[in-house]
Amino acid sequence: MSDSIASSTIAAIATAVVPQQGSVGIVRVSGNEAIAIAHHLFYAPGKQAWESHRILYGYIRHPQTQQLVDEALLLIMQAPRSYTREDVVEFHCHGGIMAVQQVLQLCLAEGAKLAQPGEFTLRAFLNGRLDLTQAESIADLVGARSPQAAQTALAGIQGKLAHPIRQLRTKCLDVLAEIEARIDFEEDLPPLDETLVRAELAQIEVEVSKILATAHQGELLRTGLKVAIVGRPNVGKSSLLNAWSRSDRAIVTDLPGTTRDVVESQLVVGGIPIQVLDTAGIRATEDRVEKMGVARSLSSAQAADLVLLTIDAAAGWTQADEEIYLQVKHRPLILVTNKIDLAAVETVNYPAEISQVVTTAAACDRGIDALEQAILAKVRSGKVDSANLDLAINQRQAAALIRAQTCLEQVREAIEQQLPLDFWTIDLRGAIQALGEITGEEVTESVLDRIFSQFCIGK
Ligand SMILES: Nc1nc2c(c(=O)[nH]1)N(C=O)[C@@H](CNc1ccc(C(=O)N[C@@H](CCC(=O)O)C(=O)O)cc1)CN2
Ligand SMILES: Nc1nc2c(ncn2[C@@H]2O[C@H](COP(=O)(O)OP(=O)(O)OP(=O)(O)O)[C@@H](O)[C@H]2O)c(=O)[nH]1
Ligand SMILES: [Mg+2]
Repeated sequence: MSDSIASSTIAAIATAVVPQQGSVGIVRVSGNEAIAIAHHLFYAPGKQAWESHRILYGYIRHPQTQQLVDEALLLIMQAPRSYTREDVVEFHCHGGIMAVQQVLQLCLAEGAKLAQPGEFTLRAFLNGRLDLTQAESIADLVGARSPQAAQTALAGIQGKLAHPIRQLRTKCLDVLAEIEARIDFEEDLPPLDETLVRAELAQIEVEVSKILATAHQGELLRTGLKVAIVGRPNVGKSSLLNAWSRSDRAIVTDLPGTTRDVVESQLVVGGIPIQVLDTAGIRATEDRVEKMGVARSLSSAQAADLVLLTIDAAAGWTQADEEIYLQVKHRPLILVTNKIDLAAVETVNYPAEISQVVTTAAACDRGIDALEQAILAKVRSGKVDSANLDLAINQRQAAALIRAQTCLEQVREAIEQQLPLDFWTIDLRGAIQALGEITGEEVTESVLDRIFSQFCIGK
């Protein structure tokens, strides 16, 4: 990926290309040829200055035939004052797909290469405009599914994770220098202050643990939860989805077997993005289509982070409920006793081992708050702390921090066992390496490829 950096100019559509058309679409070009390409394609009538950080008004024309492709705006950002720190131009075209696609084709015909996913941000990273945690936060912001997730991503873009990690790495480097000096020039220096080294390393370990503790929140904010509503037919699963999402997302009838396929809805509960899956009622059936739906219900239950096993309060705990329960009981589970308007709570029997039970009347919009509270209680250990959205590390960062932690523990052991100084420095270097991987100061090309290939094209 990176050997082409200096030489090539890249182009891509920076805005979404989706059926719901935006009113403006942007084609972004970055690299040495960007401004020359703009001169070939863009005609700015009158006396408009082709200066950096200016918007020009005009027309995009086919350079050979002069045929008009769009009426557009052009933004020029000269290196290094641009997102990539290279020359960047943006064609702000009409939305939809035709204008942007034709303009992109013209840029490619002018010699630009189609950008890989994340390649603009990769260049920003390689050119030192942002570090790896900031780049990851940009992808997080684009993919955020709750305001809280967006908030955390913005904090990351501003360096709220990069800063403490870099500080910790610097502290490790300082301690390493102290130790190495004793290895190299033992006789010229006062002896190593072992107590001080231990205290400094212990302090670093505490900080690493603190940051590591934000991983669960990061997981909740980024990935969210997948919640599957399962149960026998007609208990009110689809009604529950509709009441919860305040929509008519799923078809509801009094006929058992109404839902045939998995119906999805996206919600946010306490800052956590939740994907709710309403599934087909589970029962033995000869109907081929319904059978497939039932298979999908069961696999949704297995794939979900949380199962809402829904029963009909008026019917009580039936044999059919028991059979479904046996198939999902190994999953994190909440029992939803629906249609409570038709029965008294005390009359419903269910296995004593089910610890979380919520009563609802989906058809009358009752019990939804209680359901949300029960879900939050289930993930309470990592409930989104809305007062502290500045730091929430991702899995890659957590893995590197755990490596750093292990190395630091080994340094501590080496000191305790009075091993030679060389043994201390080996593991201290390991910790420094792991911290450097988080910010990207020490990172391999394959790690970069993995991170940036997860971006969308044009980012
Ligand atoms: N049209 C448009 N909107 C956009 C972007 C873009 O690239 N184009 N962005 C893209 O993601 C985001 C804004 N982020 C940006 C971040 C830095 C720079 C930039 O030029 N930074 C330079 C120079 C700053 C200056 O002039 O002082 C730098 O930091 O070196 C531009 C956009 C969101 N909106
Ligand atoms: N009284 C009462 N009726 C409800 C309640 N929730 C759902 N119903 C009714 O129960 C019937 C079945 O509701 P659905 O939501 O379609 O049930 P389902 O579990 O999705 O059924 P399948 O898709 O067939 O598995 C409908 O007539 C709903 O109006 C409730 O809380 N109280
Ligand atoms: Mg249904």
